[in-house]
Amino acid sequence: MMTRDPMLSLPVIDMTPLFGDDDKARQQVARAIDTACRKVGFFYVVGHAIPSQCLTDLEAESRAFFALPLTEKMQVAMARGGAAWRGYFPVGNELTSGKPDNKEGLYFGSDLPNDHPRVRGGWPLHGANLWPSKPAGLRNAVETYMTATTRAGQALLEGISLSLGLDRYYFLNTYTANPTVLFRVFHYPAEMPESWRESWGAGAHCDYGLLTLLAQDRYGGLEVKTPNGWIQAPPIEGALVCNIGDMLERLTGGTYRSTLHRVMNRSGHDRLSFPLFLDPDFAAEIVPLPRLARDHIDAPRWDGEDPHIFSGRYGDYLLSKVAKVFPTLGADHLEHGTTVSPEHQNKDFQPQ
Ligand SMILES: O=C(O)CCC(=O)C(=O)O
Ligand SMILES: [Fe+2]
Repeated sequence: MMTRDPMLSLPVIDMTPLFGDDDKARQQVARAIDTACRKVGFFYVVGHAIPSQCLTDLEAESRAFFALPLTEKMQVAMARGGAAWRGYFPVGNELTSGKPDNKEGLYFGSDLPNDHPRVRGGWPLHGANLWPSKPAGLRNAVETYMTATTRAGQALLEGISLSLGLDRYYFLNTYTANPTVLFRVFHYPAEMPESWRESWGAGAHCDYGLLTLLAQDRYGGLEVKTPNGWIQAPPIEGALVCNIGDMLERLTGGTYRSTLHRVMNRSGHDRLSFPLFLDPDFAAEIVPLPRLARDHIDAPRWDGEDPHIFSGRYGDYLLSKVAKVFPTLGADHLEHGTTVSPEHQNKDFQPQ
């Protein structure tokens, strides 16, 4: 049952002070983040310093891409991106909990040249983005948006460090000096054949990493599971939706929640969304914060997994997840390359 009680809406946090030098204001933001992360693990942010033109351009270029005939979109099909995991997937190709999602999309990430040591070393999910030749402006729009949003995400992680009583640069110094950045552009069709009517645009899931920053167009459809039931996370002009991923839940012993969410586009319009995942370095070992480490094991969660008993590097966790989202690509590209060699581990890692 969807809960429509307006009292149960997500908080809106103005993160402007995270870019300034007023310590008191910064601590206030940190407290607001703390409350939101403990209660639901979802909140909106404004004051993120991403110019609105950035998003207007990204939306226009993305709409132009998805309006192309399928054969043109398939020029950058994910199969051509190999293990770098970049490019286009058509409606129904992405699975959540084994079921096809009613959406198509483009996958991007940190754009690494072929001579980058991790690319040369054959690391999965590392490599160059696949850029479609049309529309010509998509590349610039994606790159500009990714840069601005990663910066907003790093500022938010400073707020999250403070909210946990840690040094402001804790995450930067441990997990995100060289973050795993995944960026997706999703297109949820307006019309669907009868057989798709009951399908989710994105089935219920939790995100994998530290922090997700999501821009969405004006049509809505994102739903979040709160302790009081499912609520909608409708678009708010100029605001991003932020949520906590499994690794931040694990680091904080469950104090901060990685929360189930899902998408159903009931608007009658096709819908665009733009999630950016700001995640730990692929090679970073995820070590729970001692002060918050949990001393018990919960009942299995919705997917039968417990991120708290995962041990290893973030890349291993991510690969175990993406192999389920795209089983065919997973079988083709990931069967050998799922571990991170010791010489690439994050040497500077210092848990507190
Ligand atoms: O499209 C949306 O609104 C949410 C997408 C999402 O949850 C995800 O990509 O993890
Ligand atoms: Fe998600």
